[in-house]
Amino acid sequence: MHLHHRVISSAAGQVRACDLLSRAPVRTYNFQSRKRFAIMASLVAPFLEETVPSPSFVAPVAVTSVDESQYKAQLQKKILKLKELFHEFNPPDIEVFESPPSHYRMRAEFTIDQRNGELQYIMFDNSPLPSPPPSSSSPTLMSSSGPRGADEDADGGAAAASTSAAATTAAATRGVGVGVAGRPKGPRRVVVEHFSVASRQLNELMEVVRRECGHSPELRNRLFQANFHTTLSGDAMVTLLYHRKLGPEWAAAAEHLRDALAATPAAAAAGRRPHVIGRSRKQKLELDAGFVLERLRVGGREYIQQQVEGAFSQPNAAVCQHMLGWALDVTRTRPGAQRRRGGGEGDGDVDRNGNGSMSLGDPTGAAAAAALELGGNAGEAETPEDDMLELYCGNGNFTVPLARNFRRVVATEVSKSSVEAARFNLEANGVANVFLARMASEEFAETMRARGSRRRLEGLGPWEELRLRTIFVDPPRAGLDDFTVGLLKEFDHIVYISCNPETLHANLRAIAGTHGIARFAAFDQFPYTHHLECGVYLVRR
Ligand SMILES: C[S@@+](CC[C@H](N)C(=O)[O-])C[C@H]1O[C@@H](n2cnc3c(N)ncnc32)[C@H](O)[C@@H]1O
Repeated sequence: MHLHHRVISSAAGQVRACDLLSRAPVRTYNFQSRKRFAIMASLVAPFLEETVPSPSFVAPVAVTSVDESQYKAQLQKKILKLKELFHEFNPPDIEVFESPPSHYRMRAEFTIDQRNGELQYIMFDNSPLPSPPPSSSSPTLMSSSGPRGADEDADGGAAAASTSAAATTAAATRGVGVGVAGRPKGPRRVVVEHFSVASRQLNELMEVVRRECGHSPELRNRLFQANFHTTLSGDAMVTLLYHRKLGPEWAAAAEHLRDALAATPAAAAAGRRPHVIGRSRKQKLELDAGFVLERLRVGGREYIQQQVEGAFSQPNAAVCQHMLGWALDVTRTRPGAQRRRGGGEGDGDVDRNGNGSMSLGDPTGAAAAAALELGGNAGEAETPEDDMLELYCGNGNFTVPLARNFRRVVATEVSKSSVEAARFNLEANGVANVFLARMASEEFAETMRARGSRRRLEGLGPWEELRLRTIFVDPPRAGLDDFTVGLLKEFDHIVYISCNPETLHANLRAIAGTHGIARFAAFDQFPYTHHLECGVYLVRR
């Protein structure tokens, strides 16, 4: 693998790499042998967690300012498209979960440009430029952010955001001017001054970093990237990346920066000092910590979640809470699961006031109402009798809340830092019925199907004693490999969370003969883009 290549995803027998600087996908490495791939997937995991924030943030992101009045109409179009794509499976009405129309992204990464003597935040946009509308004189950018990869949706119309260059961003293209007919050869550079899709706290931190780094030669010297990570809890971290070795002088300057960040309104209100992390080649300096603590409200309970710098975490916290509530509901109300009504603790499953799921017209509203009826106030299963297998568990985002619906959960994840965070999160939330293994899902699937053993599965106990009737998967954009799809068919209940409807569709085709869709949800994690997160609950026919 080339030095400038960084791994962005590993799934389905493939390891994909992107160029570190442009972040554009550059190469796919294919593995014929599952064993070789499993080894490779484990080997690349450190790169995955150390150098790449998450598959969904690798793509250039350029939704830099948005027209909120377009939000609902754009989402409607995405939903229609989704319905068309999945029509052949005869799914029930789609339950739609909206995002807040602005300030929804908790994380962002910017290339730093210092060429003009002042510090500028840059994003890159690879999406094709639309032809300018015949009557329009103002330049527009067609933006497409989120987890875009080689399989990017080709339709440039439906859900793309129209980004006004005259608003809070200035845009510059390589080769061609913005809004000029024709296609640029490389990604467009977009200067970001205010980032309205990112959380308010993130915008506050951006301001301070720009100001403080601008004033401090030590902080500015060979700085090439700044990553911001915020939370609903008010905890935050900023990572500064350099093309030079960092020493004690940098740490002292970063302490000053940290004090300034602590004085921003959101951090001060939460009483938290944002963490500052300095990175350069083979070097990582952490002021205090390399993670944030998020607080998520799901099913009437609050969960603490450690999110580690550089490892995967869901980018849209409000929508993430909807995803967790939905998954909690489908696993609680699955046939055979025992539950009591009126437990009085579920106020978080479906958001009734605002960002929730019932405002997009009757079909989606009816489904959401049904979801409410099923899960809104229901308590958890009284005595869960069966077990769940979860693949791609990340930091335990789903594992922690869902564990209460099962006797036992077996969870696997390949990234070392995510597994460590998951262990922390299980303990911090008092969850004791989860067996967690650091393994590539392909390796686990192979071992399970052979009822084999592995050192990393020590403590799991005999396979015969497990009552694994539900499988939960949340793979990267590449979807599931054939072997894992085969494994899915062994389960009575399947919950499949996907950030790529295309690979989800392909995987569902392979199991449509044995399983039917009982619930289908769309979570708008990536507003103003073509991308939609989906949740599908399937039961054996
Ligand atoms: C879309 S994320 C979902 C994580 C988690 N479910 C969540 O909600 O935060 C996909 C996860 O799959 C992991 N992953 C990628 N390739 C993998 C593989 N071959 N085997 C196991 N895990 C893998 C990534 O490290 C990442 O944590």
